[in-house]
Amino acid sequence: MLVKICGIKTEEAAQTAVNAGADFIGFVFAPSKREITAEDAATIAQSIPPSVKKVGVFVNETIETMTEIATLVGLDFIQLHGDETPELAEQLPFKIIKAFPAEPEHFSAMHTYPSDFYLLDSPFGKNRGGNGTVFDWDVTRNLSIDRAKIMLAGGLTPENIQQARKQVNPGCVDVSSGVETNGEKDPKKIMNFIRLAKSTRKDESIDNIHNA
Ligand SMILES: O=C(O)c1ccccc1N[C@@H]1O[C@H](COP(=O)(O)O)[C@@H](O)[C@H]1O
Repeated sequence: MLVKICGIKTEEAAQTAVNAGADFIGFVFAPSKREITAEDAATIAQSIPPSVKKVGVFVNETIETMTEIATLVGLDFIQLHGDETPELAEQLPFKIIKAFPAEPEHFSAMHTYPSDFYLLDSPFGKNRGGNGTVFDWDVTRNLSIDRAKIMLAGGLTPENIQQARKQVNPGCVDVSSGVETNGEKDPKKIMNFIRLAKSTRKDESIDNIHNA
């Protein structure tokens, strides 16, 4: 199971995620309480090993701005979290993660969208993303996209990640709000989330995460 920790704003949080085994680190370059400047992200990015992929999250941004920021920060992936067209995605010289609202009427669009991962986010909440709201995971039951290319997001936490894995079986999970305390990334939650997301032990459960 691949894990993306999103909304990183400090080197400390990035290092906690990297040391705990994160596969992707996400920086938000869109209006959000987690928004970061390209310059600050570039500084943090220098401490991230090449094996951990750096993702820039954008909402309805221009190709020029995305390319400029991606080049400065050294991004590996661009996460399109707005209404970006397939034509726009095709023009970006980066790997793509396209977010879709997790509602069956949006599923057919995935089949013709050029993307390396198809991110399913909750359609609920007041912002375009990072709302910390869960959706009904059962809606993914009839989704006929390769599970390895599904990135599950939306209100994931150390408490619900194992049930989410079981119900959706995605290739990757993505979390932002669920590893925060009082609006800041919480090292213990990051470590627990990654451990539980990657665990293959049947006896590993929320009941023993506090003992780790
Ligand atoms: O994290 C944000 O603030 C954000 C802002 C704008 C677009 C996307 C954002 N984050 C992405 O939102 C989902 C769900 O996050 P959460 O775990 O429910 O808080 C996830 O894909 C983040 O990458």
